[in-house]
Order: sequence, then C-alpha cells, then structure tokens
Amino acid sequence: MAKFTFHGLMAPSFAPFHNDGSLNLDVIPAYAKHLRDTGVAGVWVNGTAGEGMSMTVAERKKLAEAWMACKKDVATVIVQCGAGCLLDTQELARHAESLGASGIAVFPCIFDKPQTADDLVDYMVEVAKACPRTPLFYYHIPMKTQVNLSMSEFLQKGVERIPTLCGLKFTDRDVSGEGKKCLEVAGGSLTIFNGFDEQLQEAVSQGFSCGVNVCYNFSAHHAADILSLMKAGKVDEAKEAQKAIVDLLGVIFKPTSGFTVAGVKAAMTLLTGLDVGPSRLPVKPLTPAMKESLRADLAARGLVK
Ligand SMILES: CC(=O)N[C@@H]([C@@H](O)[C@H](O)[C@H](O)CO)[C@@H](O)CC(=O)C(=O)O
Repeated sequence: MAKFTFHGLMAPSFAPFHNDGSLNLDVIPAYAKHLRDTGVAGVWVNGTAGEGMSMTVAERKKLAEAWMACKKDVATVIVQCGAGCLLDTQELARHAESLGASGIAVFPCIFDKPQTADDLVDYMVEVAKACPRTPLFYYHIPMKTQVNLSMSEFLQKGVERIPTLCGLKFTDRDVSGEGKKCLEVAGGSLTIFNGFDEQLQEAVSQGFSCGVNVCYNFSAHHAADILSLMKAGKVDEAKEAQKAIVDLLGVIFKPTSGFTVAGVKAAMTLLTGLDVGPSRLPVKPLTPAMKESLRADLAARGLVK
C-alpha cells in the first residue's frame, strides 16, 4: 500500500486567470506563501474551485507544475486529474507522477457514469496503472458528478485491487453516517478528507482529521480554530467557530443566491489582495454590481477596506 499522511487544512486552489481568460501563473508563488503564512499545508489543484474541468489538459499541466515549484511553501500537492475521458485522466496522472506530486485525485467519468462501486473500482484500477507510484484518491462530490455510490463499499473493494488507493475526499453532507463508515473502513490507514466547509466541526466530532475546503484559501483561521478547539474538548467554542464560517459563506454567496466558483474567487481577491481573476465559462463571473455588493458586505464586517 502507498504511504500518505496528512492532517489539517488543504486548500482547493483557484485557477488564476487574467481578465482576458488566459492563465495567470505569476500569482502562484505569492499564493503559496499566503497559504503557508495562514497555516495551510496542502493544495488540491485543478478541482472544483480550481475549475479543472474548464481547462485544457495543457493548462492543467502548467498549473500542476507551478504548484510543484512552490513545494517549499506548500509541501503537500494533490493534483486532481479527473477529466472527460480515461485517456486524458491517465495522461494527467502520468504527468503529475512525473512531477513527484504527493497524490493524485480523480473524479469519476461523468458522462457514462459508473453504476456500481465495482464499476468505479474498475475505472480507478485503470487510472492507477498510469501513476503506479503515487497515492491515489477518489474525489467524491455527487453534487457535481451525480455519482452517488456508497463510499464505504468503494473503499472496501478498492483497497483489495488498487495498492496505491490512499483514501478519498468526502464532499457529502452525510459525515455522521456514510462518512463515519468510511473512517471505519479506513481504520487509520487511509485518509478521508472532509469536503464541506460548513460541516468541519461535525466531521471532526466523527473522527475526521483533515479537510479540503474552499474557505482555507482566504480564512483558514476559523477552521484551524475548530481543529484546535475540538482537540482541547471545547466543543461549544468549536461550534461558534463553525458558525463564523457559515456566516462568511452566507455573505459570499449572497450576490449569486448560492454557491458559485465566481463568488469564492471574488472573495479571495477581496479578502487577500491576491488577484485570482474571474471565473471561466460556463461559470459566469460576478458582474461589477455583484462584486461591489460583496465588497460592501465584507467591508461592513471589517474584513476588507
Ligand atoms: C462544490 C465546492 O466548491 N465545494 C467546496 C466546499 O468548500 C464548498 O465551497 C463550501 O463548503 C461551500 O458550500 C470544496 O469541496 C471544493 C473543493 O474541494 C475543490 O475545489 O475541489
């Protein structure tokens, strides 16, 4: 079995774009230093917030390379390689392994979707052949993929057939049910990342010790508080820190009446001063009026000038 250990906060990094839509790699070194300075020890590149599915294979490779060049600041780099077809996924996985990535994460195929946990394992077996020396993770995010299989069954079957399978990202609200079952199957030897900012405290209460959540990009301190308060047994205070995250997300998603990558990218730029640029279609960027409304709401909370 491949070895992988991570505890704490991993940021799903944004894909920085110039206003003309092209990749802006120049911001990555400062982005990496910002994450280091805010206690974030890992990045999850080309995922959901990272608009992996909106980029070409060549762009995705460039982003992976840019983050790998910053390993002195952010030591753990997991590259999300799921793509439209298995061959592109394998090409990206081979590339990530050649760079020495800490791990490779994979969405399922989302057009012809796996119907059973066995189908999913079959697919992951083929991906693993392209990156036989690198820890492999499944990226469970049914709200995007509409693939909602039992993750505990997948893990049970997957470890039998994929020596490099090291866990999964559990972007699913059911942390206390299926999430806990995954932890039981993992038995401490696989890594299960919590996937929603809003449920970190609940996830930690079930035994999760790490997460890949978008807020770690710009307000990691709340999540770091949750981890340390839960460790100290201060559950009520941890729940207060959790409320602060939910409140912040409420502000960020107000202009778009719900989650969009455009909103969190705009928040990143406003809250950190690191310009990650607009989102790429099909995710519509915020309009100037939406951006101003977000800026004003964040300013009212003393979060931006
Ligand atoms: C759909 C989505 O973006 N989910 C976020 C959450 O952090 C999410 O933004 C947050 O919990 C708000 O609902 C992360 O799971 C994203 C993520 O890990 C990724 O970009 O790959």
